[in-house]
Amino acid sequence: MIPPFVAAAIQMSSGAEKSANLEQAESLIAEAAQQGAKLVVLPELFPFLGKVTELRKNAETMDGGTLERMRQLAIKHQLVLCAGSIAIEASNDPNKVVNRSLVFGPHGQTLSTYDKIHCFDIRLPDVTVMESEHVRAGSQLSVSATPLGHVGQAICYDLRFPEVFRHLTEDGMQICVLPAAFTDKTGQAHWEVLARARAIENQIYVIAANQCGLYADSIQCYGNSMIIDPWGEVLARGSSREPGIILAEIDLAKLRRIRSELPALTHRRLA
Ligand SMILES: NC(=O)CCC(=O)C(=O)O
Repeated sequence: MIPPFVAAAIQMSSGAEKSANLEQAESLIAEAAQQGAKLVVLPELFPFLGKVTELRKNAETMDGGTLERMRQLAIKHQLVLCAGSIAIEASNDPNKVVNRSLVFGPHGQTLSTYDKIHCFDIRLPDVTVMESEHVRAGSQLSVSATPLGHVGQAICYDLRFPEVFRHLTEDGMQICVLPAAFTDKTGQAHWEVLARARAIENQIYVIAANQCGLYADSIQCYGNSMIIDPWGEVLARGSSREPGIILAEIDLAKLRRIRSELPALTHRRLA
């Protein structure tokens, strides 16, 4: 039985300067740990958030500095740490990266690895992004048994694809960690309703850690990081523009109670 514990979503305003981003991440992780967090989630592309055309130039390798630094922070603060996502050089392709998220355990062990499977390719009147031209999409989902429960991974745009979350739930997910750099325009319209829907329909906790700054001189992120319970209640919420941490209690007994009182997951019919 896993007792209730505190989780934190870290909201950042990453830009193109890696050292400043890493300092911000490190100090917010320390603050979250000091406030009692045992599970901490960083946002999407937290070490480098710039033009997609520059992702490969700023990409890391699997034995690179940022991942090792995150592993050491998990050990130092005794955390389950979802290290947001990081652009990692794609193997066999000199032009592309994978948008990869790792979860470390309190002994520094790698518990889970996930490459974002849905690339953000959109043409809105004032936001055009073609992530797939520079990012190779992943093809595998991941749920891992951590000391704090079964953690499933998704990244940002994945939030729009309910089937991902349903698969993860079928694989045992209780808590979804969702690093994001959700845009301001789409966030105002869709962020909360999508994240709450995923929590409600799968009866899971969602820890959604978003970026909140302006990047690539043109894309404003929405902030409003959230921790949502399996009933769909927003337990904690970040501001629109300020980096910081939000904290909330994760109680897997509450999850089990909701699933038992309203057993919608067992009532599914495909015909
Ligand atoms: N980085 C992303 O995947 C952004 C997704 C987003 O903003 C959306 O509206 O979806």
